[in-house]
Amino acid sequence: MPQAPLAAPDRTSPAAEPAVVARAVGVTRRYAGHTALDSVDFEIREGELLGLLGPNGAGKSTLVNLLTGLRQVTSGRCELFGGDPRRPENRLRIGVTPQETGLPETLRVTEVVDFVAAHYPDPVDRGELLDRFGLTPLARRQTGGLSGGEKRRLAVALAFVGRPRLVFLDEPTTGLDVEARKALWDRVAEFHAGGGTVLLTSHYLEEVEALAERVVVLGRGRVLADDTVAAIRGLVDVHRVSLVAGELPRLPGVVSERREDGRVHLMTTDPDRLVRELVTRGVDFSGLEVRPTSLEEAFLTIAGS
Ligand SMILES: Nc1ncnc2c1ncn2[C@@H]1O[C@H](COP(=O)(O)OP(=O)(O)OP(=O)(O)O)[C@@H](O)[C@H]1O
Repeated sequence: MPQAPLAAPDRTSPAAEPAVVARAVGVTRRYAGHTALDSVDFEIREGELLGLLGPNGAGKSTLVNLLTGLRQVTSGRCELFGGDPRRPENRLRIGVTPQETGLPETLRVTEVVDFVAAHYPDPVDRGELLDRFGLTPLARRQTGGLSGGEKRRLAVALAFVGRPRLVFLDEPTTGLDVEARKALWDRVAEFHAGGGTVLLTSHYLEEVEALAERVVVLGRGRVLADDTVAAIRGLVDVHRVSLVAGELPRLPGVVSERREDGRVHLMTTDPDRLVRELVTRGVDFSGLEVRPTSLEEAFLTIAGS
């Protein structure tokens, strides 16, 4: 039997442009002289599933913490449902799974769900929530005895207890095995299909690709790209062509070139074309290696270019 949606979004004017539910305007956040976010403009529109992608230290959690009212901007402005993210009436409409969750160790899973549910006017039925997130067999267990993956699943489920309009999931699938990750993606997709809005942060393009429509890439505290998943895939689909060679001619499609330990490393979005060019132009090379870069390397390439 189909279950009722977890989300209860207000769509007051469906014909109009989707409303902006959360926004950062020229936001800078510094920590003791270190700039974690630098003049960031960012918005989440009603009903979208937005991926926030970036390497370690890019500023993703900082942005989530500012938009959910847990931290304050150094300069600029953050809004949640058009108001101050720190106001309880705005925070009641969101659900959050922070990157690190401290669950009270001696409470049972059911007690943690009840505790969180008590803060909301119309929480989801406990049994239904546990069922959806595959937590029913763990219901009587104390959270201190759960595995890392089980704790993570509970932490994500808690974001949905209050029937939020907007959920912030900060690296929700860290520590989950493939099956649990897929199951969680299905729950997030269901919430979105029911009209819910989602901001999902991740290191994994695969995860963002499976779920998101729009992707914002953060790097070193700045917005590097804001586009569709397909466009971002094109941007970060970078290969490393590495070889031993002398001076190289100008080659098409090379995003960056670096020499290290007698080898040249060329970053390119089209490695086949690059290798053909090397051969056609009669470049004398040896030790050719072509490999896909990690997302991390691709981000750093974009950030540096
Ligand atoms: N409370 C803090 N005190 C000092 N520096 C901080 C604090 N929180 C974050 N930072 C710094 O701000 C920068 C951005 O951190 P943030 O956690 O927002 O990045 P992130 O993109 O979420 O990274 P990750 O993917 O590793 O979680 C980092 O350089 C981090 O060290």
